[in-house]
Amino acid sequence: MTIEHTQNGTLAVLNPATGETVGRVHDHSAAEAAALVDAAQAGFEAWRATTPRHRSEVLTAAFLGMRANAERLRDLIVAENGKSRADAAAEVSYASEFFRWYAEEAVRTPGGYTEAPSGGVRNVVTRHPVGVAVLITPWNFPAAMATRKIGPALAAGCSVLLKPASETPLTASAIAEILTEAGVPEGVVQVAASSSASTVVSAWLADDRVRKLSFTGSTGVGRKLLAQCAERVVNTSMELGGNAPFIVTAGADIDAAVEGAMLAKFRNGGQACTAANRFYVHQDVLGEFTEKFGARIAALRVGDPAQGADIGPVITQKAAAEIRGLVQRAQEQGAVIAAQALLPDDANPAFLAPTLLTGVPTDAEILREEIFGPVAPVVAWTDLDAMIELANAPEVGLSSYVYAGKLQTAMKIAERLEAGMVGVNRGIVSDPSAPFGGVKQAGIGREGGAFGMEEFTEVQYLSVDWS
Ligand SMILES: NC(=O)C1=CN([C@@H]2O[C@H](COP(=O)(O)OP(=O)(O)OC[C@H]3O[C@@H](n4cnc5c(N)ncnc54)[C@H](OP(=O)(O)O)[C@@H]3O)[C@@H](O)[C@H]2O)C=CC1
Ligand SMILES: O=C(O)CCCC(=O)O
Repeated sequence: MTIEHTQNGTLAVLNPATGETVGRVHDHSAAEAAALVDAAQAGFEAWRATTPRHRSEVLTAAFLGMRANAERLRDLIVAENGKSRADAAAEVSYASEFFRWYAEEAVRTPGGYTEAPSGGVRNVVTRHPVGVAVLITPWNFPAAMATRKIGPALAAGCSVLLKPASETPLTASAIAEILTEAGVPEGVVQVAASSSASTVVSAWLADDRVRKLSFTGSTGVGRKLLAQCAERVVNTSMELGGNAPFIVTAGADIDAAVEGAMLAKFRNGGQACTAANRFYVHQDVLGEFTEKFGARIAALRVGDPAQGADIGPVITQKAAAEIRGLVQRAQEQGAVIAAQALLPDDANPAFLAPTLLTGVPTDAEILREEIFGPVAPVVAWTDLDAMIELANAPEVGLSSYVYAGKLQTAMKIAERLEAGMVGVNRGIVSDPSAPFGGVKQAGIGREGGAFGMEEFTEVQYLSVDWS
């Protein structure tokens, strides 16, 4: 996206709840971005030469630095993203845990030593840092998406060039400062915000010394970047769009399912790729589920998150208008607003009332699109196979959620879902120790857990003569 709020080489960062400017960052040109690769390459050579134990200790110091700065980071996220204070605090905790996890992984790089079947050769398998890595992060988790990439990259011995979303560059800069204080040398972590993402990223991807791209964002931009990376066969990790089904069976504990639905739908005001996007509820429990879910939705307090609201604005007025359009067209197709929270009188157009839609036809546009906002469309089901076919219909398969009375029933459904992650009787799947990622057009590769660090390494094997 090309941003209009630029001035004298700076980019204004706006608070979506108030419209106020909360800060300014340098607006990088292509030439400035290209010049950063020199420092990134020098940083890489110095950083890869450090011991795993040293990298682990620096990441531990960064984890402690994140903790020490937790309130400052929380307030920064609230100001530039507009999520609730509770969500922002949870994000800071989630984000810092990536540094702790990868401090622990840094000293556990896997390898192998095997005898070739012929007997005359030993295969020695080692892993090495991939090199200078470009990281592109979205605005919806400005801290966690940065640390989920920086943590494993640094643990592996890579240097990074981070392009944060233009809406939320302040949190990324604050994290870079914490890393510097923790002992990360110059050139190893560099952040470049820009009013033209493609200009900066193209300058980096054109440089032979850049060996890796790790991207989180929309599937459309992911596709373009994959095409660009094909030019030089750059190693890529892609975390793209989601369209998560949330399935409730007839035997489910409905109170637990409603609790999970609130988390899966309203964490971050629905602005998460993992957000429940479509609720498939068995006809036998539809009434109880919608009544209880509707009551919880109607009770949400919408307003300025800095004043303690549960739900803030969505990221921009444009995003809000698109979501309003989806709701309106769903109503034209027969959906009904079954419950809705109140909007404050002075709400700017970026605020949306959390809404429960029932009677949504199975072919409605709102079920095909990633809503990315506080709207919950519910579809009733009776036939399991038909419901699973609907659940698997989108071209993306990131997260899914299943609530069933018997764990075995839930797991049997989960195994049939085309999704990289399934919450089984849980409304959240995100965990720094677990592999986060999707199937089909939801992405390539995994972040988090041991998998996350592998993405920043290359395998080398030594074929050793043993005769
Ligand atoms: N899977 C996920 O986690 C996310 C999914 N989305 C989905 O995408 C929709 C649109 O959100 P949006 O923020 O526009 O997501 P984008 O995919 O456009 O942006 C994500 C990141 O990519 C950058 N970017 C955008 N275009 C390019 C490009 N051509 N080359 C290199 N980098 C680029 C952005 O920079 P800049 O901000 O400067 O444009 C940002 O840092 C959302 O409504 C949602 O449906 C959005 C965010 C996260
Ligand atoms: O929505 C996203 O951008 C992915 C992050 C969500 C999470 O880690 O829970």
